[in-house]
Amino acid sequence: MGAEAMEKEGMKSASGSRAWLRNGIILSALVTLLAVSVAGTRGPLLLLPSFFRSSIIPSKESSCTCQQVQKLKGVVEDCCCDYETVDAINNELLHPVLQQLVKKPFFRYFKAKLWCDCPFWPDDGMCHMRDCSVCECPDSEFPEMFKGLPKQLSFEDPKCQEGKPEAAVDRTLDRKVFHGWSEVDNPWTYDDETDNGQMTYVNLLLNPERYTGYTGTSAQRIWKAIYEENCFKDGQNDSCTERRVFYKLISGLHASISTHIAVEYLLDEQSNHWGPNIPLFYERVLKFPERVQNLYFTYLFILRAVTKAADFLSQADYNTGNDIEDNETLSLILKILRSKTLQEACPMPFDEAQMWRGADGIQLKTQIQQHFRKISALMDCVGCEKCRLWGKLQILGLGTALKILFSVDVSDSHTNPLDLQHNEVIALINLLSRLSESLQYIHKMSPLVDVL
Ligand SMILES: Cc1cc2nc3c(=O)[nH]c(=O)nc-3n(C[C@H](O)[C@H](O)[C@H](O)COP(=O)(O)OP(=O)(O)OC[C@H]3O[C@@H](n4cnc5c(N)ncnc54)[C@H](O)[C@@H]3O)c2cc1C
Repeated sequence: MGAEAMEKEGMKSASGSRAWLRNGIILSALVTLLAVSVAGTRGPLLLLPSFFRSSIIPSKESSCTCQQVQKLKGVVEDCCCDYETVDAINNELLHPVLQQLVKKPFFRYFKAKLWCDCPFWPDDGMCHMRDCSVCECPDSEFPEMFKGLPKQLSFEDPKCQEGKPEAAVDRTLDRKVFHGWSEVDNPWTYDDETDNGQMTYVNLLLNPERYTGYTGTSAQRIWKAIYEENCFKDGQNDSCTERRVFYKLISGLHASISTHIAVEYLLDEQSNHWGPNIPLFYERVLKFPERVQNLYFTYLFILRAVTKAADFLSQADYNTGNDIEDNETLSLILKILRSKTLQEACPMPFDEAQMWRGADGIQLKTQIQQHFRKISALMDCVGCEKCRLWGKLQILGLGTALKILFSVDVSDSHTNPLDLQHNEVIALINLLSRLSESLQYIHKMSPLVDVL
């Protein structure tokens, strides 16, 4: 799909959004009335948080016939922790700590090759702006300490923006020192990113993961390639644990991406009004309990990787030249890794020892590794710059977790020590933070769907 077609798609969705908005305003008044009238009997729970005051909410007249969102109970399938415990540790510890952590200098810069260089369908119309993606900024824009590091790309030139402006990555950087981390290859990821001349550092805080208008055939083609060619057809119901786990990781990540799109949605293009789009959230995530379950699963899987890498992460070098911030970074990391509450409530979020035990274990692992590498390469085909950035980051985060859990024996630190790249640690922690925020949104939004 070309940029023009994508533009039309975007407009279509924005005018659909306006219809939702009209319905939403009427319903918002009703919901507020309902909330106020029942608050006396059911307590303040139904008083809507300010978060919802500016949102699209589903209406009875609309096509979204939302049903009660099921509350998940029991142990998260294929994991070792129950839903209630996950919610408790996320709300009380992980979400607040991760929110602070990802704002720290060490975690907010991610290195990526951002132009579209798809190895599978090079003629995809969405990737035609490759040349534009490598416009260089004047040297004077960057501090001396950056010299010798990957060249920075310009972001002001409008011809360098793919599709809609909200899809383009803001490349503004502030001071940061990068140094001294190893470049050990990850067998789970497609690594064509060794040529530093093609890489750029991006400040993630300036480029939040949210609605970008990227939709239609280009986006569908990627998800289709991921599920149909590289996941396993029985997915959720596969009797083979390894294949099921792999499917759930992808589906959980997809549910998280959809959550962030729905929660930060462009409600009105003309007035540049952003807010939650609850019907979209319901249609893409809440309506499918298995997607929500997979989100919990992926969260626990990543959490297990983080806790398993505790020795490495607690001794890693978080130095960016800002002592106060860097000390806080380490304290926040230790707050997670040394949390007694976490260790007692959920000592083993996922048990990796259950994997690859069958007679065909080694073969299966090679096969799944190849599929994951292909998914990782598919990120170069994502035809929207910001989506590509977050797609690459989160797939690298997942690949890092796979490496920690399945490619390194952390108990044998002499012959096979865990060694992570700077970028892998950033991706891992940012991914956990994205998933943790998605779980929070499930909680904030589900009651609102129930009320209607
Ligand atoms: C890597 C990547 C990153 C992206 N990032 C962004 C972004 O930051 N902002 C943005 O606006 N858009 C982003 N997109 C586009 C976005 O994900 C959707 O593709 C787009 O919004 C169109 O949505 P859709 O309704 O067609 O369903 P899609 O989300 O495209 O889903 C396609 C199909 O997959 C199946 N499916 C959906 N969710 C799940 C699940 N959780 N588990 C299993 N199967 C599922 C369904 O059958 C669905 O029809 C990204 C796309 C990709 C591939």
